[in-house]
Amino acid sequence: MSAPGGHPAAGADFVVVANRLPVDKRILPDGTNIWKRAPGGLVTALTPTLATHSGAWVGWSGRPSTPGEPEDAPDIEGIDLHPVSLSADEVADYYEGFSNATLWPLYHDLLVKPVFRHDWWDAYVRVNRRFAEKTSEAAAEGATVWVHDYQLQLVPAMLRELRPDLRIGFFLHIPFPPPELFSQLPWRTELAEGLLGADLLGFHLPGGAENFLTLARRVLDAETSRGPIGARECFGTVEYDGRTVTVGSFPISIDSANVAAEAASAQERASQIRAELGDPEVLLLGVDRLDYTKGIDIRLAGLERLFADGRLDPAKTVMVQLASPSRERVDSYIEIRNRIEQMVGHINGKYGTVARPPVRYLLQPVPRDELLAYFRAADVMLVTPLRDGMNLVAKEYLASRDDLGGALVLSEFTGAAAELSEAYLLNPYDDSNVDDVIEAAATDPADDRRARMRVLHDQVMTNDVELWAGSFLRTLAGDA
Ligand SMILES: O=P(O)(O)OC[C@H]1O[C@H](O[C@H]2O[C@H](CO)[C@@H](O)[C@H](O)[C@H]2O)[C@H](O)[C@@H](O)[C@@H]1O
Ligand SMILES: Nc1ccn([C@@H]2O[C@H](COP(=O)(O)OP(=O)(O)O)[C@@H](O)[C@H]2O)c(=O)n1
Repeated sequence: MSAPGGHPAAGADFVVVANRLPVDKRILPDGTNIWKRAPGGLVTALTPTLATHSGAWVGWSGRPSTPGEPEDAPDIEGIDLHPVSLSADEVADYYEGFSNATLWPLYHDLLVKPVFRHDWWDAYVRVNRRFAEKTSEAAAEGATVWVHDYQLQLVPAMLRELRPDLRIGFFLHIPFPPPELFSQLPWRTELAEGLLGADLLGFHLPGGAENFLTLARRVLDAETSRGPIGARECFGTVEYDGRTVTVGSFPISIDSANVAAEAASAQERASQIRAELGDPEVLLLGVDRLDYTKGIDIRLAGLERLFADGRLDPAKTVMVQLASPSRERVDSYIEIRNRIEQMVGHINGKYGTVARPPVRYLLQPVPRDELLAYFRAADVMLVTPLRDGMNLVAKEYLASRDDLGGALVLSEFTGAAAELSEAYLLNPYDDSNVDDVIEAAATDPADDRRARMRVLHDQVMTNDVELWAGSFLRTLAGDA
């Protein structure tokens, strides 16, 4: 049903648009579908807002659709879900191709060479248009729409064209690169214009926001503010197409109180994990999607050098690496998986015994409560990305440690490092620094480690995901 302006009379007044729905679609052996709420910060952060408004979420189920089969549209906890279908070819060209083999490496410091293909770009445009159309159908007159991430950078302008009545925010979850890198894109103008369809553009760090302002000046010849940007304050502006777009920094976080409570109740399992691992003197932990940005190879190489130099004893040290499979058909992901598995085999072959390999590696999803038990068990959490937009694992680890035990090793090249200066910060590009910092985190006096953890734990408990979502939405509403 349409209102007089042609917009849905009964649409939602708050719509989240993200590549993925906040649920996973599972197909049971008998062929029936079930939807399970996906754990994750975004849905947790936005659930209260979605529930108090008439909230909707537009996204992809995570599986290619079968031709001719309509997408079912489940409703979880009062959120109206609007699935966007992607064919198998669109998954290959829009998701694995343009999103994850072009944009992802380009925005992550060219850690691998981005692939520029016109057929991928065409699929990206087509799928972005589908998301914009679905959102236009879901949103009530004057609704607030929050679009997320690099997969959907054309949606703000496409949506504005369809629905100029909407208030549109966009948040980028990965780094926004310097204009020198962004300008390699054959479609740089279209992407910059796509983003400027929003009323508010949010980045994790002030540096990302400032990169965007420089780009808007250079590529679009737009007039922009020049002053510094601060986290949740001192916003910038771009004048474009007769409108003013606000640009700001909003560092994302986690549902800290919930993580802390769940982790505290996993203490018994944490002790059991240590016993199962042979009660090591030092338990090192890595938890990541298996991605070349995460620096899993960096920490393994550091561990091997520390064993080789006699600075850590392989008989008394265990490293657990929990990796979740990710983007498994993209070449660069196949390569990093092979490299990591070869390194794990090499370290265990050289420094282990049959009964006691020093590295325990899983490539499979781990249930949430088990993950929190590992956080609670670990002496040292290794977060060593070569580049990362934020890194929520670091924050989850800190929230889990209300016992003030453990230590966080954190790459300077994560967004999280900007806020967490008491962590054991390392430069993943400097081998000797990697070794020194991991060793210090493992062997510093307990009082020093505890003092750092007290500051870090408090930081994460105070700056939680509610602060992130609230500050973004207040700024979007013009109430900041
Ligand atoms: O959806 P996938 O392709 O399986 O990838 C998972 C998500 O990865 C990226 O996460 C980013 O967002 C985090 C939260 O802001 C941030 O901490 C992290 O640094 C980023 O890498 C991606 O941006 C998401 O869109 C993906 O869903
Ligand atoms: N094996 C793993 C690895 C990560 N995760 C979760 O996936 C999320 C990763 O977020 P992140 O911000 O650190 O990094 P991205 O994977 O979003 O780039 C965290 O919430 C982790 O707890 C998991 O559940 N199991």
